[in-house]
Amino acid sequence: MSDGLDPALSEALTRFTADDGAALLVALDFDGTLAPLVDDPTAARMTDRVRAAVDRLGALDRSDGEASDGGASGSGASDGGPGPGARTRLAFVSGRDLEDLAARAEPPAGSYLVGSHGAQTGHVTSEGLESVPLELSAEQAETLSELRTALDAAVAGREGAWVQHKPSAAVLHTRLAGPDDTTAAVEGADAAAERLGLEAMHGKDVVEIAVLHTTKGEALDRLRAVVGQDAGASAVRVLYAGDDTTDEKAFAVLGADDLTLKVGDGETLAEHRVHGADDVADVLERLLDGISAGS
Ligand SMILES: O=P(O)(O)OC[C@H]1O[C@H](O[C@H]2O[C@H](CO)[C@@H](O)[C@H](O)[C@H]2O)[C@H](O)[C@@H](O)[C@@H]1O
Repeated sequence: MSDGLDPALSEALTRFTADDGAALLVALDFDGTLAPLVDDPTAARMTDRVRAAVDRLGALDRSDGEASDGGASGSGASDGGPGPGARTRLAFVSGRDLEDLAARAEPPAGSYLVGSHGAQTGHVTSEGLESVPLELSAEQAETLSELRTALDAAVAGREGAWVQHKPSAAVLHTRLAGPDDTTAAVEGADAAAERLGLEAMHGKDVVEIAVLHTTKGEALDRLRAVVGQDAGASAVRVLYAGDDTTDEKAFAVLGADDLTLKVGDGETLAEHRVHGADDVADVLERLLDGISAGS
């Protein structure tokens, strides 16, 4: 293959796009995977090449077997039915609050969304975002309030450290803080989590503490079932790409027929690795070629 990808990854993509009747779920983490990390989370955006590839995948979804993508959705399935393009679904799986994810990712119609590491789910239709409201019990709401107070105290006087508030979590951000302020703020966040009986998830310059226990892995398991039903397929193969510690929970639930892609450095359960967002664009473009070929 002369697509510039690692040969093992290229072969895995060929197997992944085999036209055998399985549905394909292309599930993508957002920050650090599609959008390079930046200091201000509201400024994160996909690179132009990632945007273009994502939009092409979204066009496959919308086409429902009638290729609106210059024929890229394919038509020659081995069973005589619609090709793999019609059975491909796109999902964004993020730690972000669902509305925030939708605003940043501008997902094409047909996309599935998972926010807050699985606590929120949504589906983008031609009418807009349909989502399941997130509800906290009175006890969870009280715990979240205490958590917010504790994290706000942990960053008080610590330059560059700040707290992001989400519907079921609070996140300590330290990207802009110096080493001493980072250490002190992280210790404060960890102590708050322990006192409240919550898990502190350590990501890239963040400590995220949620009052609902969910993981991207649990969300992917649910999404696989939803996509199988939606696409009318008994088997669903999942391609998952992610860069951070919470993405390991997604890699952990995937199997030999799925394709796992770690973006960047660090230990991982993923089988394949690329360096950054534009490498992810290469993978998505190669995926689209495979779907188009119906190989
Ligand atoms: O699951 P993800 O889509 O990767 O979201 C995880 C967290 O992403 C955001 O934080 C990260 O990206 C920021 C913008 O590039 C960066 O400033 C921060 O250091 C990164 O950790 C987001 O702000 C968090 O709420 C998400 O949980």
